[in-house]
Amino acid sequence: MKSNNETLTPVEIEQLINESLSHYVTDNFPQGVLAVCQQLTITQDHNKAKKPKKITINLVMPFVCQGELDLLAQTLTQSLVCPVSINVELAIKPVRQFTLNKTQNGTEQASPAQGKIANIIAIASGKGGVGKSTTTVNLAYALMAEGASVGILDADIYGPSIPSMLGIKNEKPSSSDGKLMTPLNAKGLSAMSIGFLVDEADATVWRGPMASTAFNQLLNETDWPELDYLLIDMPPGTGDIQLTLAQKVPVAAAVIVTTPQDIALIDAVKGIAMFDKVKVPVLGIVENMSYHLCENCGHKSHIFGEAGGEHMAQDYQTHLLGQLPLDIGIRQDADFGESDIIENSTGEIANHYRKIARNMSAQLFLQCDNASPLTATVIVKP
Ligand SMILES: Nc1ncnc2c1ncn2[C@@H]1O[C@H](COP(=O)(O)OP(=O)(O)OP(=O)(O)O)[C@@H](O)[C@H]1O
Repeated sequence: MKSNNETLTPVEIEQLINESLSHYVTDNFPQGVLAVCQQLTITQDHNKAKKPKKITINLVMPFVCQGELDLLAQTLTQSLVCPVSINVELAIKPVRQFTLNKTQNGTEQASPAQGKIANIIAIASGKGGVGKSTTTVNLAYALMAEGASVGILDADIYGPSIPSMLGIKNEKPSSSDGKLMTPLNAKGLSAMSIGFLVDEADATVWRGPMASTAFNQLLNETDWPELDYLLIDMPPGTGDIQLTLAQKVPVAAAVIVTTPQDIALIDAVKGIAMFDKVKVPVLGIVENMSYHLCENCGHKSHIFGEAGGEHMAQDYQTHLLGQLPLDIGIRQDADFGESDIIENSTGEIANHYRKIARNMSAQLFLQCDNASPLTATVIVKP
């Protein structure tokens, strides 16, 4: 195949693009892009000399991947010597079908949440304080930056920190019909928290049944908009409360956040076992505070140990979805109710979170969707 657009015909360009998409093999595209793409459209703009001056590739995809395919577009731009852009349109489907809720009089009724939320993902940790809430917030914004519609449900009854991390600590949800609560909007993210409804001090002494009743209310009595993903910030630990929540809520899959420290890893293993018990697939592990880069000399130090998450992922046949640095910016953003991903969606920290969000979304599709991998319907526009 020729590689310079001066000598390539439009048909040859289409051929080259198709080959590149089908041969592009990565962890998230184990059989190439075309194996999972639901629709492909290639549009070529030509100048008067019939040479391409711009090529646009539109793809309909079942998981978030814009950031990864932007890099492929750069490679194509170089090989075709013409600006190539790839636009991803998302068609995210539920990976799991759920039975309907039983009402008090025994009739079955679909909850509002079930109709509107495609996939619920539980973000859990065995040990407290490993950065689960911080990671949940940033992954929610990262999924949004990749084009998905996202909600966040804070079920951490021991310390509902999501309202303050989103900068909406003193706000309260309203209701337009007196029945359903309207979730709060935090820079485009739909948010609901147990912290909006009860005092922090009251919730910490709750036992399983009370926590799960409140939790069900939060999920089902919230007027969620149409969402591709709802991330649930689970309470830390692997006791009865966590087990009940994992069973009560129609969770599609779970992600475990841990630090590389032995003590956190031991508890993270308990988290995997807990989700196994209730038959919720674990998509993988996020290793938080993996390393610290010295701001002065750039030296990388592994404060909490090295490669613990990687070994754990190997031992328990799951994926290491990504590693995040111990970073002052992450801590400051969490404290001030901001996120680097909104302010600077191409910054280094934002890119870490976006990559993990893409891995999580792809693993949900690849591991849990019966339709994986899909065959592409190719429509080529001249
Ligand atoms: N990668 C990171 N770099 C720097 N600070 C971080 C990072 N991740 C989290 N933190 C900070 O660590 C502290 C604990 O984080 P967070 O509240 O998210 O933990 P958690 O696991 O949700 O805790 P718990 O569930 O016990 O309430 C916070 O002060 C947060 O800002």
